[in-house]
Amino acid sequence: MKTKAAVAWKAGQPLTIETVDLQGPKLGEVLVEIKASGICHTDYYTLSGADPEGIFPAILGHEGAGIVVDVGPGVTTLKKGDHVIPLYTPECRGCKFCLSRKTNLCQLIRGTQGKGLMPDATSRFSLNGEPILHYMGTSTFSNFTVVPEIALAKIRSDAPFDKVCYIGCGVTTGIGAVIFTAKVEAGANAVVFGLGGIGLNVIQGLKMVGADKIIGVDLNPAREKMAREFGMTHFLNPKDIEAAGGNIVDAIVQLTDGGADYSFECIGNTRVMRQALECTHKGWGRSIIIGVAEAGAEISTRPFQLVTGRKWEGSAFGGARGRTDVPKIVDWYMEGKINIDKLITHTMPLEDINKGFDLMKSGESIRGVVLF
Ligand SMILES: NC(=O)c1ccc[n+]([C@@H]2O[C@H](COP(=O)([O-])OP(=O)(O)OC[C@H]3O[C@@H](n4cnc5c(N)ncnc54)[C@H](O)[C@@H]3O)[C@@H](O)[C@H]2O)c1
Ligand SMILES: N[C@@H](CCC(=O)N[C@@H](CSCO)C(=O)NCC(=O)O)C(=O)O
Ligand SMILES: [Zn+2]
Ligand SMILES: [Zn+2]
Repeated sequence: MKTKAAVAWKAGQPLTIETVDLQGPKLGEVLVEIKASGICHTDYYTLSGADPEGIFPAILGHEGAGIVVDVGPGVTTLKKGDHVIPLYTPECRGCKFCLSRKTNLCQLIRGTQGKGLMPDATSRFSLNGEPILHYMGTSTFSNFTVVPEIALAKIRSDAPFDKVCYIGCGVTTGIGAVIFTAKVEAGANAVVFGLGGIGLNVIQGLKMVGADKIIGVDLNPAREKMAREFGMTHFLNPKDIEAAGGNIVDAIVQLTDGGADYSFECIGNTRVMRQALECTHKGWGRSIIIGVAEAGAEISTRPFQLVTGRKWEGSAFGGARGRTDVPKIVDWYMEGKINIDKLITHTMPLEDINKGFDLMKSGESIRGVVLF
């Protein structure tokens, strides 16, 4: 079949809208009509050329929602008409990682996924006979896409695609980092570095679990208003603190009587990652890295920071097991327990997707969503 898709031909170049060829689903695969897809900072990171796994030409996008239109042989858990969210972190429930119960990082198809290929090591997308690569196993910047069955969460059919697509990455990553990875307890003090599409969801997760001080840090003063609406209790702008001769770590340590219980880095900046670790409390502080840093970047701190009880950790897709947890998060949205609508500041047709990237880069949008 043919499908309309935004193709990333080369790093650093705008996407172009093409009518590409899409082969039907093979063994264990599902054809999905994508109805909406958010634009995440990670799509930009890969497009920029900073991703060591970034390969081109590819169809980016990993924050979608849509409807099953066909299933390949061997598919047993999904049928035509089911509403689904594609998962860049699948859940096979049979690999060593899934069975460990210690991680959400299912590895059954990670090798081929990282090479832009389906599990049989081929691509379903092509143009003029030349293959175009998949991205994160999802390629949601295509109106139709083929996804492995284990990488699809079945969701309720009354959930609006244009909102719940965001659960495919940002919402789950932010809220999940609080409840699944850090398991923050009521009354804890926490700091969130970066109040964008991920950080604001960390804030809403912290509010949900009853955190005490919820400190937000961002260079963009325009982020304060929205963050307060989502539960932030204190806002710190490093520019203002430095202009007054101070530093952000000391400011947080003072505000929290010795350091935060938890911190979350939602930027992808290794200098900030160090600050996020060092502003946590001696003896028990835990710092969770969510931001994705460019190829070759390294983190550093004095080992003494760890010897004295701070823990440096990371979180991918919020530690969520997609097929199990994503349908529950959709329920939370439908029951009014979490707010997604306010964070989706812009929507656009696929033809305007490059404008969506520009809005994110300039800090104007929190989440832009492409509507098909
Ligand atoms: N680990 C995961 O599973 C996962 C999932 C999704 C996104 N991410 C990563 O999370 C990061 C954030 O994604 P996003 O979509 O929220 O991005 P975003 O662009 O919406 O938000 C980033 C925010 O950080 C702020 N910022 C930038 N530099 C700063 C600095 N030095 N100090 C303070 N604030 C600063 C910006 O003003 C912006 O508000 C990215 O690196 C993305 O790739 C990781
Ligand atoms: N290819 C990148 C990895 C980027 C990365 O860490 N991705 C996150 C999801 S970001 C979603 O917006 C993730 O899930 N990581 C776990 C994994 O990729 O297996 C690089 O190599 O830097
Ligand atoms: Zn993402
Ligand atoms: Zn698995």
